[in-house]
Amino acid sequence: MTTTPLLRLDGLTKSFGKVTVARDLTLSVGPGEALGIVGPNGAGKSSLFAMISGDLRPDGGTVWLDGREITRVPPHVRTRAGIGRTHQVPRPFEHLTVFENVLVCGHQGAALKGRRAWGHAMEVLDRTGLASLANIPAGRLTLLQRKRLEVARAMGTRPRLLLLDEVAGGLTEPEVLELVGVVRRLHADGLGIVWIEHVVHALVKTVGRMVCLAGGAVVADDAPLRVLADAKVRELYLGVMTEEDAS
Ligand SMILES: Nc1ncnc2c1ncn2[C@@H]1O[C@H](COP(=O)(O)OP(=O)(O)OP(=O)(O)O)[C@@H](O)[C@H]1O
Repeated sequence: MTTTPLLRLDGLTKSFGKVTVARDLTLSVGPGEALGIVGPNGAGKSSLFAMISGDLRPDGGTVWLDGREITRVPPHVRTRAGIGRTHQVPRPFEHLTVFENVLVCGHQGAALKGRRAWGHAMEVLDRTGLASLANIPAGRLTLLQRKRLEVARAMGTRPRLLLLDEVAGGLTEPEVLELVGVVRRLHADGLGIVWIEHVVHALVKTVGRMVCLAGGAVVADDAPLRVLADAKVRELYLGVMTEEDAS
């Protein structure tokens, strides 16, 4: 029996003038799967998220969620359908509290109201380790706390698919490990996760599968350690010359 993928991208193409960010890109994510995405700067990783979330329209190809085509569905409808995303640069409502930031996402992204909305926001703060900061204005948070809040705001919309865009960037090593703990717990609860990250060891600790993108195309798609050992990936992404190149 085949399972319908949670997310399926079929033959996506997208260019900005001469820059190609998606080149006949086909990729699936299973229900509850955790997929890591690596690739050099400019590979098209964030553009891919924008095409999944609906912020960027592909030139060609299709996007599917749970077997339903959503290529032309607007972003807010995709959010309600179960796609939650974070942004590289967290932009919370600075003057609202941590709790209020998550509450707003539940109202807007999941149509939650009244006590259900409050209860959900508190549960999300618990799951993301922010409960003790619930009444602090977001503008007073540290970088790690802001990154956690970015995850919490995405979780506030009650996603089935969580898109994480470089949430470990700029954190200290112990902070990265704390964040890995948060994401691992969310995944253990059954959430489908796609995580773009340059902090590769955070991905290795969290995901079961890794894709390397370059020039808008999939260069490797395998278990994380196999991808990182792939000669093409090492040359492209890690800047390590292959023995052949070096000779
Ligand atoms: N709206 C846009 N208009 C024009 N060019 C764009 C636009 N968005 C992205 N690009 C270009 O497309 C390329 C891919 O960008 P993208 O942000 O998707 O890459 P990335 O893999 O996420 O890179 P990074 O690891 O640096 O975040 C870059 O050269 C970028 O300048």
